[in-house]
Amino acid sequence: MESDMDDDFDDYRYGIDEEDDYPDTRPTVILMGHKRSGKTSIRKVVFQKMSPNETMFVESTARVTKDTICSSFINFETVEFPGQMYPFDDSLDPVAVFQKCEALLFIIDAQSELQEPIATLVEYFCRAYRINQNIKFEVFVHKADGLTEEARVETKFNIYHQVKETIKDHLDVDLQVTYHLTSIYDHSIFEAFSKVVQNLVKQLPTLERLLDVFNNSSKVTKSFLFDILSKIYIATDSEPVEMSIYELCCDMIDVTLDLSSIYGVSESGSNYDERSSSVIRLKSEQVMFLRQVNKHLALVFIMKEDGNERAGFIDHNFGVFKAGIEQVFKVKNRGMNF
Ligand SMILES: Nc1nc2c(ncn2[C@@H]2O[C@H](COP(=O)(O)OP(=O)(O)OP(=O)(O)O)[C@@H](O)[C@H]2O)c(=O)[nH]1
Repeated sequence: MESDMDDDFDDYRYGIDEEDDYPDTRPTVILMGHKRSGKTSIRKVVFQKMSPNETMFVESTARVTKDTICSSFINFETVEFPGQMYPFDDSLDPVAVFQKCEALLFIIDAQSELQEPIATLVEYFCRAYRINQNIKFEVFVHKADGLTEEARVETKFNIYHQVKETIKDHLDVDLQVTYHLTSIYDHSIFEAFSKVVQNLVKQLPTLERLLDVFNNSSKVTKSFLFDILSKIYIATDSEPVEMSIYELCCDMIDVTLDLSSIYGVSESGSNYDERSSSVIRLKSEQVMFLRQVNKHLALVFIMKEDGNERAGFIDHNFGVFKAGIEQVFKVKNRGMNF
C-alpha cells in the first residue's frame, strides 16, 4: 500500500491543537430555527455528551450562544441564534457573522407545523447567501423519531420541494441545500453532523482515497476515521454507509473507552493513547478493529472473519495509513502532537 498525497498543504488547517492558534480563522457553524425546534439539544448531545432525556429540562436560549469546539480534532465555533431573535438585525452585525460562517444549519421540528419554519428558512438562507456565497446550507428535519418511516420520507420531500420552489422566487441561482433526517434519540444526529463536518474538511478527498487504498489492501469492507470525543466520523471510504454499521462502530468506541477508563488508564491519566486498540468478533462472522491514529482520531474498520484478520499485513497497512494521515494534517510545517 502506498500513500498518495499531492494536495496543497497550505490549504490545511484542521487538527490545530492549541486553542489560541489562528482564532480568527476557526470556521463557524451557525444553528438557526424556530423556538423549541431542538438547537440547544443538538449542541449538548453531540458536543457535550448530554443524554437525550436530559434535554427535556434544557431552558430556552435567551441570547446568541457561542461555543468553541476545540478539545477534539474538530476545531470550530458553533453559534446558536435563539428562535425568537432575528439574526439579520443590524445590531448583531450580520455581515461580520455570516462572512465567517462556513455552514448554516436550519433546524425544523418535523413534528410541528412546517409552513412558517419553511418561510423563515428560505428568508434566512437567501439573506445569508447574499452576504457569503461560500456557505454550506444544511437543513435538519429534526425530531424524526416521532414519525413513521413513511412520514419521514414524505416530510423531508415536502420540505425539500417547497424550499426549492420558494428559493427560486428570491435568488437567481440554484442554491445547493443538503437535507438530513435527524433525532437526538438515535445515531442520526451524529451521522448528520459527520456530513456537515466532512463538508468543511478540505482534505476529505485525500482521506477517502487513503481509506479506499487501506480497505483494498487489507480486505476491509468498511472503515471510518472517527473523532473519538464526539463520535463524528470525519471520513469514510467510498462504499455507502449503512446506519447499523456506523452505530456498531460508535458502540465499539464507547466500549473501548469505558473499559480503558476502568482498567487501562495510563500514568498521564488518559484513557486513550497510542497503545489503544481493540478487536471484537461478531456472531455475523465479521471482525471489528479499533486502532489509535492520533490523540483525537481512531480508525474503526470491519472485515469478514476468514483467518486473515490476524495477519501482519493489517498492522503494516495501518502503519502506512497512519503515516499518510500525519502528513495530511501537517499544518504549514508546524508539526502536530501525534
Ligand atoms: N422527540 C424529540 N424531542 C427533541 C429532539 N431534540 C430536542 N427535543 C426536545 O425539544 C425541546 C426543545 O429543545 P431545545 O433544544 O430547547 O430547543 P431550541 O431550539 O434550543 O429552543 P430555543 O432555545 O427556545 O430556541 C426539548 O424538550 C427537547 O428535549 C428530538 O430529536 N426528538
